Amino acid sequence: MDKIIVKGGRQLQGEVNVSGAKNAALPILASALLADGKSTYRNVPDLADVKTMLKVLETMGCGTERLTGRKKDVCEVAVEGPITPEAPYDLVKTMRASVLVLGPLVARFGRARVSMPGGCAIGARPIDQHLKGLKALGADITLTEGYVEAKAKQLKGGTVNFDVITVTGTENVMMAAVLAKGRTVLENCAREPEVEELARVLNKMGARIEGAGTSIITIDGVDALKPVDHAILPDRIEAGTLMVAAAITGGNVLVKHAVPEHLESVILKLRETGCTITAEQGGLRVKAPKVVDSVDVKTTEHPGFPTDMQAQLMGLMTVASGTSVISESIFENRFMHVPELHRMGADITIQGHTAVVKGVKKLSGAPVMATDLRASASLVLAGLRAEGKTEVARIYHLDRGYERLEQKLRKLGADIRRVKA
Ligand SMILES: CC(=O)N[C@H]1[C@@H](OP(=O)(O)OP(=O)(O)OC[C@H]2O[C@@H](n3ccc(=O)[nH]c3=O)[C@H](O)[C@@H]2O)O[C@H](CO)[C@@H](O)[C@@H]1O
Ligand SMILES: C=C(OP(=O)(O)O)C(=O)O
Repeated sequence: MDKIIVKGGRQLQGEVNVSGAKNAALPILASALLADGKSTYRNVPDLADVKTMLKVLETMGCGTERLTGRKKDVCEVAVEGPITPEAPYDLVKTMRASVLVLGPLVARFGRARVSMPGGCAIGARPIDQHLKGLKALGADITLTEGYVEAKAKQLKGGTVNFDVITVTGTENVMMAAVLAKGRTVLENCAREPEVEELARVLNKMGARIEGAGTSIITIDGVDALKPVDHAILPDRIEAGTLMVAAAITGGNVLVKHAVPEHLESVILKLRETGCTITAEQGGLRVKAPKVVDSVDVKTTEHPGFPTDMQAQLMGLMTVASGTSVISESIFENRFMHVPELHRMGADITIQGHTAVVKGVKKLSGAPVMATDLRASASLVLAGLRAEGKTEVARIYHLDRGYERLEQKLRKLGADIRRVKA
C-alpha cells in the first residue's frame, strides 16, 4: 500500500490548479444511463472513485473510455447495447456513491438491482430517503439478499418531502424524476453546487428541471433524453483543502479555478483565522499569517460550512493561537482523524459531536494512518506544518478524492513524496 511522506516546515508559495469535482462527476457519470448514445464529459478528475463509477457502468454493459494525452481529463460513456441494470456488492462496497445508478436505472430500464451500501468509517449513512423518493414516484422497492430491487413499468411524478437533507438522495430521485410521467416536486432538497451541476447536465440532455440549488426542485418528466457534452465544475473541497494547505504553512498561494460562490463559508472562516483571501485570475489567493487565530465552526448543509472540510480545518486549528470548538452535525462519527492528530502532538478533546482543539506551538511528525478520505487530507496538512517526518499510511482513502495531491503540494514547495508499496 502506498504511503505519503511529508517533511514539514516549508511555506507554500505559487499557483495550483483545482481539478473537476468528485461529487459532481459521480452522479453525472451515472446520469449517462438516462440516454442512448455516447456522452462526453470533460474536466473529469482522475480519481479512484471515478474509476469505480466507470467500472460500475462497464459491468452493466456501457462502453467507457478515458482519453489520453492532452485530452486525459475527458471520459466518454456510451449506452448502446443491452444493459444489465445491476450494481454488484463488490463495487458498491468500495464506493457507496455507486448507489447513484439506482434512480437512472429504474427510470430508464424499469428495474434496478443495486447492492445496499453499508455504513462507512464516518457514519451509518442509510439510504432510506432515496428509497422513500423512488417509492413516491411509484417504484416498487424490495430488499433481498443485501440488494435493493426497484421496479416500475413507468415512474409517475409525485411529491417528495425529504425528512433529512441528503445530497445523493436528492440527486438519485431527481435523476429518476426526469423520465417520470408528469410533474415531480422535491422538497427539503440539498442545495449543494453539485446538485445544481447535475441538474444543469440533465437539462442539457433535454430534462425540464427548475429550482436546483434551492430547497424545492420541480421536474417535469420528458419521454427521452439525449447524450451530452459537458465540462465538470471545479472541486470546491479540493480547493478548500489547498487553501488550508496555504494557511497551515503561513504561505501565499493562488488556488486556480476555485469558485468563490461555492466556498463562501470556507472563505469566511479562513478570513476569521487571519488569512487574507482575494479573488484574482480565475481563482482565490490565500495569504496566511505565521500563526492563525482559532475559530469555532459547526458543519451544516450547504451553504453552511461543509462536513467535507471539517477534518482539514481541525488540522489547521491544532496550531492556531487559542482554543477552537468544532461541531460536526452531519455525520455521527467524523472525528477519526483526532487520535492520529494526537500522535502528532495535537491537543484535542472530543465531547460527543464536538471537538475542543487547543492550539499547540508545534506538531511533531509521526507515522499516522488514514481512516477516511478527508481524515487523510487533514493528516497530510498537519504533516506540512509538523517538525520532522510524517508518514501517512493507507492513502488509498486520499486517492478516492484527490488527484495527485502530493504532486500539487510539491509544486508549491512542499517536501512531500509518495512511496510505492
Ligand atoms: C458522493 C457525494 O456527493 N458525497 C457527499 C454526499 O454524501 P451523501 O449524499 O451520502 O450524504 P447525505 O447528504 O446523504 O448525508 C447527510 C446525512 O443524512 C443522512 N441520511 C442520508 C440519506 C438517507 O437516505 N438517510 C439519511 O439519514 C446521512 O446518514 C447523513 O447523516 O454529501 C455529504 C454531506 O455533504 C458529503 O460528505 C459527501 O462527500
Ligand atoms: C464523504 C465523502 O465522500 P463519499 O460520500 O463519496 O463517501 C467525501 O467526499 O468527503
